[in-house]
Amino acid sequence: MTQVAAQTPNLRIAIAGLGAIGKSISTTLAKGGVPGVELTAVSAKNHDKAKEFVATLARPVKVLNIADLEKEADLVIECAPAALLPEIATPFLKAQKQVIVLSVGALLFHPELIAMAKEQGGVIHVPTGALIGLDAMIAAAEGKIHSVRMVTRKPPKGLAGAPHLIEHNINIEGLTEAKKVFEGNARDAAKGFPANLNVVVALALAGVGPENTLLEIWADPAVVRNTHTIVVDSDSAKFTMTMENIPSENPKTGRIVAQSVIAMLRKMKSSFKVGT
Ligand SMILES: NC(=O)C1=CN([C@@H]2O[C@H](COP(=O)(O)OP(=O)(O)OC[C@H]3O[C@@H](n4cnc5c(N)ncnc54)[C@H](O)[C@@H]3O)[C@@H](O)[C@H]2O)C=CC1
Ligand SMILES: O=C([O-])CC(=O)C(=O)O
Repeated sequence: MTQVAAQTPNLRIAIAGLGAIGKSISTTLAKGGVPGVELTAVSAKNHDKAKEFVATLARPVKVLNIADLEKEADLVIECAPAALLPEIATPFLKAQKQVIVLSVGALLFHPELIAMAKEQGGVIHVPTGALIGLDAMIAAAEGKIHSVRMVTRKPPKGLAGAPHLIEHNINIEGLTEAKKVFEGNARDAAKGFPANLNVVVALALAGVGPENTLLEIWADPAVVRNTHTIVVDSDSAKFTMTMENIPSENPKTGRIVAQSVIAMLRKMKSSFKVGT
């Protein structure tokens, strides 16, 4: 059921990063896809290419440097390479505004952003993104969680170039059967796979934290979708969830990620909210 828009002033949105996620969200917002939400500005690495893209949108928006986005918006959606998170989020948090973070792994290495939001009155939102069940995780976290385990299977091209593979000399080209390329906790996964495993960090932040959220990653030539299975045991419920994500134009990123952000914005503006 569609959530109902509340009568409040328009929420002005800036988007930082025009890749698979940023372009998809921009297209939906520019055509008025979320009532009460207005796209005002975008930032991109290549401004000429960004202007060409913006010309295809239903409504014109400004193409600006990251530092100039804050003047134009109440909320910035970070959908850029992880290293840019502090540069994108800081001006908005200092101005007591809001940030939606997609490069969730980077939050583990920049706890000062979470402290800044708390001290200065801004808000950081982590959408469910390419994952499933964050509502159940945060509800279970109100009680005692005994264990959280996740197994991720991606087609090899969805993992290619990850620092962990390069550092450990792990070759995933030409695989004929599934190969386990990582076993460890969410913090180490965020370091070793900064562009591939934001989801396990979101799961960790919703539940038992990055040290206690355990993960296996498999490069699997037999899968065409990014597949995440999560097994949780807690004093309120035991649950097992599997998500099979269809990749977007970026093979590392599921199509559902942009839709998750749109759903989050719709919920923010709604007078009828479903889900935790
Ligand atoms: N939370 C989640 O569930 C998920 C998060 N992600 C993360 O979201 C982020 C974006 O993902 P995608 O759109 O798939 O990546 P992408 O690689 O398709 O897009 C990133 C864009 O940022 C641009 N960029 C680079 N330097 C820039 C700069 N200085 N200023 C502005 N833009 C710049 C790049 O040119 C590129 O167009 C990544 O960090 C990715 O790991 C991806 C999938 C799921
Ligand atoms: O799309 C996915 O399956 C997950 C992903 O890339 C990420 O967590 O960064």
